[in-house]
Amino acid sequence: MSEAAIQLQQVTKEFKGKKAVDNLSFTVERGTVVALLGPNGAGKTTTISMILGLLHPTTGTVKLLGGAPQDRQVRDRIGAMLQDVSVIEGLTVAETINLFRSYYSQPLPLEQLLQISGLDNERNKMASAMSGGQRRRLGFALAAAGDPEVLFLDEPTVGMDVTSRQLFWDTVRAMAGKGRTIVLTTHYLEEADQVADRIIVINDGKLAADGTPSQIKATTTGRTISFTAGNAVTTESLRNISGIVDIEWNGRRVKLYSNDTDQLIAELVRAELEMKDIEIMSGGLEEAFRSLVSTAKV
Ligand SMILES: Nc1ncnc2c1ncn2[C@@H]1O[C@H](COP(=O)(O)OP(=O)(O)OP(=O)(O)O)[C@@H](O)[C@H]1O
Repeated sequence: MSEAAIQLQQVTKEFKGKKAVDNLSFTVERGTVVALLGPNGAGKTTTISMILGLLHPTTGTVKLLGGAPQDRQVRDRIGAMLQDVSVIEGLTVAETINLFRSYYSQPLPLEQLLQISGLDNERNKMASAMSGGQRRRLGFALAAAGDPEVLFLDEPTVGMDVTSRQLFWDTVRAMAGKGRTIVLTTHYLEEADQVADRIIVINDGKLAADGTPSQIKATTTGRTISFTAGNAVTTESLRNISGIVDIEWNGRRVKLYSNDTDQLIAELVRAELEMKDIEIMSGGLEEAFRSLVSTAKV
């Protein structure tokens, strides 16, 4: 089978005349880990819901494993962990996982699912009595139950502690190593940087950037200038200086995000701002992301 895992062609989704997703097109090849990044309300969940067939596009087409997302044969080959993991009252963790295993033609063994989700010790616990982080891990076990070819993870690590998070990403990478396609959304940019082969940045429902983490970092000149500011320096006074994408304060220390720090430093000096301990940093993913999202808004 050589078809792409996911194909979106000019997909738009409107809610009451407002575009949550606006003419989005991309293709995801099999065996890749793709991170969808974007600020709150960018359209990530709406996009995933359309790929899963839970929402219909207003216009455009979505293909999942070469077929329609609603197709039963396609559904048997996918798994999804959405933001709200609801549990069934009266069932233990193991019973819940077994119920989900029964929905699929070739489920993974229960023991393996308990192990990859780190829930071995909780197997006999009532699912409804679990903590937020444990629920998310159960959500992962349920998503993986059918040994899916494509796995969707919507902000999977929210509420997980550091150890769970590490186990989680190790498992995801191991699944990708076996040719599985993983699509995830996260607000933790460093996670996307470490885990994803490809990052798709969405902003205002539109594609803002698409590439490997290093490409994303390289395609933007996003950099920062930090300094300890004199008392006369305020957000308002900085707003008068051109070339600042974003401003972040930490006490009297200010960090300015810019697409051209050479130009900006000249502007800052020209404005005769009181600055001490000036530092210029080259862009990481966080800076790249801010700069992309900010550019796209203009
Ligand atoms: N069922 C709905 N009815 C009306 N508007 C909706 C609906 N679902 C989403 N929206 C709107 O569509 C836009 C995109 O929302 P979406 O949940 O896809 O964003 P997101 O990128 O997943 O955000 P977050 O990071 O906060 O989860 C938002 O403006 C949201 O308010």
